[in-house]
Amino acid sequence: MQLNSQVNVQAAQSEIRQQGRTRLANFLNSDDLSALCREVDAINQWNLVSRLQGRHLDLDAQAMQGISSAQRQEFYRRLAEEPGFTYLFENYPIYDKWHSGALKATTPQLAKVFTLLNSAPVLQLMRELLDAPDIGFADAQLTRYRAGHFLDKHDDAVEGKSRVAAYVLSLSHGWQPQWGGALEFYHPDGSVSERFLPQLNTLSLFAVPVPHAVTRVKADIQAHRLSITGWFRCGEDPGP
Ligand SMILES: O=C(O)CCC(=O)C(=O)O
Ligand SMILES: [Fe+2]
Repeated sequence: MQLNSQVNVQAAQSEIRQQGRTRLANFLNSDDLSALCREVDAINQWNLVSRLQGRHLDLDAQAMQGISSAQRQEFYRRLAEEPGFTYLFENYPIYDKWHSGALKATTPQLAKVFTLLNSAPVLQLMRELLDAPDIGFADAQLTRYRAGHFLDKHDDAVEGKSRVAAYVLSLSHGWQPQWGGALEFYHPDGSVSERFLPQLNTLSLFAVPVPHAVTRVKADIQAHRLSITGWFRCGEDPGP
């Protein structure tokens, strides 16, 4: 798998310098993208991740489908009442599976993307774009936002993770603005400065720390907001 885009490094670099973010269209070539999307569509083991009482929750998405409606209502009630930062979406942990040796056998296209993100050409491109010669590796997860899913405002800064920039490679076809699921950025006064809508095969890139959120996917939307997302990080990969 190879980088497709004839990225205009100068243009992307000046956008990053001025606004702290940019988007690289046509990131993968179309054959690789098709194979990847087919593989992702067939994945049936997802985690449902959330945060309640200030603690991260990693649930089995399929098991959660099977809970009673009373239990579901209780879960949503507690989520709505969570006072601080929270989220609800599904993920497939690419980085963890890579490190446990399971990624290539179960999802070879994801293993190829992970390898591409950690290849010399991509890491070199990111070092240039972000003026960050210390970038050493990328981590990654596949995320799936379905109706009702969201990610509250946060800035991605986590002590010890050495995150230079976040990336989001969209795998959603024909996403509509009215469906929600926008990646939002903010002015210092809290008003929305920009919304990135999911755009198939576009890699959104933004500096850490910068406040952002994923708006709630509207109820009754059948489409899935699918992305490969993670961070370009400094130093050597310490593993999960
Ligand atoms: O999916 C996105 O657009 C952003 C995800 C994000 O901000 C995160 O996972 O920290
Ligand atoms: Fe984030």
